[in-house]
Amino acid sequence: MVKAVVLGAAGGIGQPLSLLLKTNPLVTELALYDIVNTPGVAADLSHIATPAKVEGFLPPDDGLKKALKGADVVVIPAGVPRKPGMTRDDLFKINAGIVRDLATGIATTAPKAFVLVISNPVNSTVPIVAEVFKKHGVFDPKRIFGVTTLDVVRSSTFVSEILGDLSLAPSVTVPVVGGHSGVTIIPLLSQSSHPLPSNLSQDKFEALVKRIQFGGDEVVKAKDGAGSATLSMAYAGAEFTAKILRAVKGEKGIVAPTFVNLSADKTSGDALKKEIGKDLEYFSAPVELGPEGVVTIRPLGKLSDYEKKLVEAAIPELETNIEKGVSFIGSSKL
Ligand SMILES: NC(=O)C1=CN([C@@H]2O[C@H](COP(=O)(O)OP(=O)(O)OC[C@H]3O[C@@H](n4cnc5c(N)ncnc54)[C@H](O)[C@@H]3O)[C@@H](O)[C@H]2O)C=CC1
Ligand SMILES: O=C([O-])CC(=O)C(=O)O
Repeated sequence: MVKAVVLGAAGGIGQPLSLLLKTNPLVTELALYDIVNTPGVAADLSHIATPAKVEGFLPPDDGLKKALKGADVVVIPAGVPRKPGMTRDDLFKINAGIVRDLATGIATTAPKAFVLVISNPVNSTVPIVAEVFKKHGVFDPKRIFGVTTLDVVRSSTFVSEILGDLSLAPSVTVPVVGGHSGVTIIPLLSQSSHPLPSNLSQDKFEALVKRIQFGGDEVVKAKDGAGSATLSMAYAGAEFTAKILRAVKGEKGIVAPTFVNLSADKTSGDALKKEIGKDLEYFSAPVELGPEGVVTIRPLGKLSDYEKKLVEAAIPELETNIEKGVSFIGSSKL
C-alpha cells in the first residue's frame, strides 16, 4: 500500500502530476490538497481505471491534516510561478511562507513521509522544509528532496536534438548537478551517455549549456505571462516520484540527481564537499535511492575544465539561496 499526496494539486503542475501519479500502479491511495478546486480534480481523476483511490481536500475541517494522514510520499508543487522578467528567487517572498506552512503540516502529521519539493526557489525551499522539520525534532535528511529532474529531462532532449535524433531522447542521460536556478544548474555534458558530436563548435557547446541552465526562461517567455513549465514539470515530477517508489519497494541501483542535504549520508556527503571545495549544506548530485531514501551521494567524478568553472560560478548563488531559506525559518515563529 502506498499513499501519495500532492500539495498544490489543482495547479498547472498539480493537475497533470496528479494524473500521472494516478496512472502509476504502485500508488494505491492519492490525496489531493489545494486551497481551491481539489474536489473537482479528485472526482475527475477517480474515474480512471487504475488502482489508486483518489480523494480531494481543502483547508476547512483540517483538510491538510486529513490529506497527509498516513502519507508515504508528499510532492509539493504549491506556490506561485514566474512571469517574464522574474527570477526564481523573486518567488521567495510568497512561496517561502506557503512551503513553511505545508512543511509544518507534514512534520506534525506525516513526519516519516518522503518529501519532494517542486515549489521554487528550490535552492531555498528545500532548506525551509528541513529547518521546519528540525524545529519539530523530526528531521531526516535522507527523506527530503529538491526535484531537479526537469533539468535532467531537458538535457536529454536538447542533447538528442543536437545529435539530430529525438528518438534518442529517452535513452540520453546527462548528470545535472548543483541547484535549480540559472548558473546553479550544472550539466555535466562530458559524462553524457551519448557523446556530443566531436565537431561541435565551442559556441554551440556553450549555447547548449546556457539552454539547459535557462530552459525555464524559454517556457516562461513563450507562455507570456501565463506561468512557467507545468506539463514537462509534471512529467519530471512523476518520473522522480516513480523512482522513489521503486526504491521503496526494494529495487536496487536506482540513481537520480536531486538537491539534498549533504548530511543525508555523511561519508559521501563530506567527500562531495571536498570535491566542490566548499562546505555547502545542500547540493544536487546523483543520489542512490533505497527503501529509507538516500543511500549514498555519488561523486561528481571527472570534470572538464569548463565544468569545474561552472561549479565555481554556482557556489556563491547556492550559498546565498541556502542561507536565505535557513534564516527564514530561524526567524519564523512556527
Ligand atoms: N522544480 C522545478 O523544476 C519547477 C518548479 N516550478 C514551481 O512550481 C510551483 C507551482 O507552479 P504552477 O503549478 O505552474 O503554479 P500554479 O499557480 O498553476 O499552481 C500552484 C497551485 O498552488 C496552490 N496553492 C497556493 N497556495 C497554497 C497553499 N498554501 N496550500 C496548497 N496549495 C496552494 C494554488 O491554489 C495553485 O493551485 C511554482 O513555484 C513554480 O515556480 C515550476 C516548474 C519547474
Ligand atoms: O523557470 C521556472 O520558473 C520554472 C522552473 O523551475 C523550470 O521550468 O525549470
